[in-house]
Parts: sequence; C-alpha cells; structure tokens
Amino acid sequence: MYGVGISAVNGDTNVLVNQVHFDSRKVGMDDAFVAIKGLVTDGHKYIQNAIHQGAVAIVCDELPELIINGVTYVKVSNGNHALAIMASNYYGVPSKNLKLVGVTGTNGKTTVTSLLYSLFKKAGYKVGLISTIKILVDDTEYPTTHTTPDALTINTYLHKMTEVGVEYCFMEVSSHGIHQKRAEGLFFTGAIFTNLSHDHLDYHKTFAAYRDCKKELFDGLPKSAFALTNLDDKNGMVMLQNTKAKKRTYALKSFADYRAQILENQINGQLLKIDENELWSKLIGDFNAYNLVAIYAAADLLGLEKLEILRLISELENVDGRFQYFISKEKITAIVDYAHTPDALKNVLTTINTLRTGNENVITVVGCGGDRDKSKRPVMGHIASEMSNQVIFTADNPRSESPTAIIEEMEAGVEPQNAKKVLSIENRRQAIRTACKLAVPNDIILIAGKGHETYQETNGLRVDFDDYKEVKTALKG
Ligand SMILES: CC(=O)N[C@H]1[C@@H](OP(=O)(O)OP(=O)(O)OC[C@H]2O[C@@H](n3ccc(=O)[nH]c3=O)[C@H](O)[C@@H]2O)O[C@H](CO)[C@@H](O)[C@@H]1O[C@H](C)C(=O)N[C@@H](C)C(=O)N[C@H](CCC(=O)O)C(=O)O
Ligand SMILES: Nc1ncnc2c1ncn2[C@@H]1O[C@H](COP(=O)(O)OP(=O)(O)OP(=O)(O)O)[C@@H](O)[C@H]1O
Ligand SMILES: N[C@H](CCC[C@H](N)C(=O)O)C(=O)O
Ligand SMILES: [Mg+2]
Repeated sequence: MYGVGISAVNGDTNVLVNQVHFDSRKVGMDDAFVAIKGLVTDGHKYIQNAIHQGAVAIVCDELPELIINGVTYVKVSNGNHALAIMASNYYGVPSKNLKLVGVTGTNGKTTVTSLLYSLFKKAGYKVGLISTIKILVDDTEYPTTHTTPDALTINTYLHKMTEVGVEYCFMEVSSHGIHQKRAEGLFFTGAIFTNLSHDHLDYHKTFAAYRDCKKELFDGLPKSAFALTNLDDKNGMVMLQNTKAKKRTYALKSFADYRAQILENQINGQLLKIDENELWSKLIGDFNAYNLVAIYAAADLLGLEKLEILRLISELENVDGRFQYFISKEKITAIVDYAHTPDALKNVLTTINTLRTGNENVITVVGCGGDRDKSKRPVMGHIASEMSNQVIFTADNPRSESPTAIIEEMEAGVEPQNAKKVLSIENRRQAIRTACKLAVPNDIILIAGKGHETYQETNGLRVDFDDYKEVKTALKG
C-alpha cells in the first residue's frame, strides 16, 4: 500500500492479498477490492459482493456502515489513485525497469507510438506498445479495448514486457486515461504532445478542462525525463508550463529544437528535410510530417544516432487504418483513414486536395460515433461537405443512439450551397458501395472515421465490419 495516501484503517494492516481488483465480479479468494466511484455506478455498492466472493481487503473512499470482522478496510482519498499505485506496486513498479514514453494529444497518438515501436524494433531493440489498435509485448500481440487501459492492465503488460527484456515501451495516454488516473504512478522517461483540437467535450465539458487534463502528464514528469512538445500548436507551450522535465520542441513552421520542412508531397510519399537532411517517407500529409519530426526528436532524445534514425524513418510504413490506400484497376483511389475529429478530417481532406492534379472528384464517406461528443457532428458535417465534391453521411458505431438522429446532426452543419453534394445512407456498406458506383477513373474516395476498426457497434452488439475490405470488394465488383 506504499504511496496510496491512506486516511484511515480498520482491521489487520498485515493482511496478504492474492490479487487486486476494481470490479467485484472478478474478485476471488484472498483478493483486495478497490471501490471506485464511476460515471454509471459506484463501486462502493459492491463491497459486500466482493467480500462474499472472498475479498480480505477493501480499499474505498468512504468506509461502509457494515464492517465485517476479519476484513481489512482502508480509507483513501481517491480510489482511482489508490488503484494505480497498488497496481504498480503489485507488479514491482515495472515502469522503472524499462524506458516508458507517453504520447498525448487529440490526434496522432496511435501513429506516433506505433511508428516509434517499429523504428526501435528496426533498430534491434525489444519494444512494447500500448495503443488503441493493440498491445505488443515485443512480438507478442494482445487485443485491447481502450486507448489507455485501466491501471491494472497497464501494469500487467508492463510487467510482461520487463519479464521478456523489453527496453522501450511507447504508450498512448488519452485524456480519459489521465482523468481517471489510469497512468498515475508510472515512471515516464519522456512524454510527447502531438496537438490539441476539438474532441471529448461531452466528457471534459470545456476545452480548458480538456487541455489541462492533457497537461497533467507533463506536470507529473520527473526532472530526468524529457517533455517534447509541438511548438506550432497553440497549446504546445502550455503543456510545458509546469514541468520539471527537460523541455524540447519540434515544429514545421516555428523555430524549434527539431524542425522539418516538406519539400514534395505525392500519394505514395513525401520528401522531407529534417535537421538539414533530406529523407523520403511513405507517410504523406502535413500531419504526418509533424508525427515524423516528433518521432525523430524522441528517438534522438532516447539516444539513437541521428543518421540511423533518418534511415529507419524512411523504411516506416503507414499504420493500419491511417491513410491506408489502394488504386483500383479503373484508377480510382480509395483511402481509409481514422479521422474521427473535425481537425483530423480537415487535415486528411486538405492533404487529399493537394494531391489533385486535374478535375478528379473527392467523394467522402463519413459518420460520427454515438455516445460521444455530439458537438463534433455539425462541424464534421460542414468540413466534409465543404472540402469534398460529394459526401455520403453514414453510421459509425451508433452505440446506444439512433444513427438517423446522428446523421441529422451532421446534416445541420452543411451550408445551403453544399446541400446538393450530400447523400445520407445509414447502412455503411451501402454508403461505401454507392461511393464506389459514383466514382469514375481518377476520382478519390475517402472513407473516414473507423480506420483499423473491424466492427460496427450498435446497441452493445458488435458486427464484423472492415472499411478497407468493404471498399476493396466494392471496387472489384
Ligand atoms: C467514460 C469512461 O471512460 N468510462 C470508463 C469507466 O467506467 P465507469 O466510470 O462508467 O464505471 P462504472 O460502470 O460506473 O463502474 C464504477 C466501478 O464499479 C465497479 N463495478 C461495477 C459493477 C459491478 O457489478 N461491480 C463493480 O465492482 C466497476 O468495475 C468500476 O470500478 O471506467 C471503466 C473501468 O476502467 C472503463 O472501462 C470505462 O470506459 C468506457 C467503457 C469507455 O467507453 N471509455 C472510453 C470513452 C475511453 O476511455 N476512451 C479513451 C480514448 C479516448 C480518445 O482519446 O479518443 C480510452 O483511453 O480508451
Ligand atoms: N499529428 C496529427 N495531427 C492531426 N491529425 C492527425 C495527426 N496524426 C494523425 N492524424 C489524423 O488523425 C487520425 C487519427 O490518428 P491516430 O489514430 O494516430 O490518433 P489518436 O490520437 O491515436 O486517436 P485516438 O484518440 O482515437 O486514440 C488519423 O487517421 C489522421 O486522419
Ligand atoms: N477513441 C475514440 C475513437 C472514435 C472512433 C469512432 N469510430 C467512434 O467509434 O466514435 C473514441 O472512443 O471516442
Ligand atoms: Mg489512438
């Protein structure tokens, strides 16, 4: 219980516990149960259930009225904080035994962490990855449900990594993760900020609260760590305001410690100048130039040799579902991209529009997720219709909401002059097929929002669905 912040104890303080849990349904004999106040329910309601299943220690914000003899009750100021510290202690503080780098920001976390994983693998190291797409313990892959998993899951995998000799781990740190203290108590060697734009205001309520939440990752860094930020982002320097860590910056436009310049942009890659050296990357778009210079800077700060980093960057491939494209026999280009925020959608469409050489059409298929920030919907509707020649609004994981209602909220953002460009087809498969039927040679189809996802979630039910496979099949047909 070292470092959890105990305010009262009732019972034997020397109790030995088997495992730590925060879900009463998983508790077994001699386990500890941490009660957490959630958004839907309150873990304190399940203390009796946990004891019934064998819990011998209860960690809670408020001691229950009913105290059972032989059970140790520990009162703490915050259950989420206690869970994070206990999870780390339980596994022997694994984050101290590898170099852990956290990446935060609205967009680019999966791209930056996955590319850093690949780069360090290519450099010959054993590497770990905790990302939206998957968890990797060197070469072994595990599925994941969250961008930043709960503290127990994080520490379980960090422990597995240290057991097989992983030296570097790259981890996405989401704002939900920070707010719910999932990454607290971890020893970071460095942290990277990508950018900040509109997302998750349903959860954080204000943009300032969302920004300050991301900043906490940097506030908590030790002096020995590096804090790497995007100087071109309006909030880049805000992240570094109160950090003790070594401050470093990267940019395309501003005068930063690490600078990149785009010399040429094509569908199959871009020519960049980083630190006075030219390099060709298969990843395109300004946003990827930012991701690549961030990776270059992080690899340098972690001690790799500069020319070696540049050589390895030029070998990196697109991350699954991020600007994943193919060109059909009829010369129609289909791009699948995980753009699910207004900024990402704008960036991807800007990049696509810079690739146009003549009067080819850009046809966009896009939806917005259910049970997520509703205020993104009209904005994304506006961007898609303004920046494409034809748009099809469709469903993207409606979850518990009505897909028709979500689409109507997207339509509300369409300016009258763009209304004729818009079609709404709820069924995503039909929407993709329609886009493929509308396309003529040289046209570009963008399918945005789901990227690597292999399902469509409606009312708690996940049905297999893969944008890339769908568009490949439709264009073959
Ligand atoms: C909104 C949100 O983040 N919710 C997370 C939160 O759930 P919650 O607060 O609703 O929990 P709750 O259901 O009220 O339960 C409270 C406590 O009671 C316990 N309980 C509950 C029932 C029971 O019988 N016994 C019991 O002990 C629960 O285990 C929990 O500890 O805590 C849970 C446990 O850690 C998370 O799984 C859950 O993520 C949900 C599923 C989710 O969808 N989260 C998304 C929004 C999310 O976190 N996304 C970010 C990425 C965002 C991005 O950057 O794009 C991510 O990092 O993945
Ligand atoms: N540096 C960047 N700046 C702006 N947009 C980006 C950047 N990198 C990627 N994108 C866009 O955002 C989309 C999502 O990228 P990525 O999956 O890397 O972000 P993320 O931060 O991991 O998202 P999530 O919050 O869902 O985990 C990409 O498909 C692309 O359209
Ligand atoms: N990490 C993001 C992913 C959104 C992806 C989109 N396809 C959706 O399901 O809304 C979130 O949970 O808000
Ligand atoms: Mg991600």
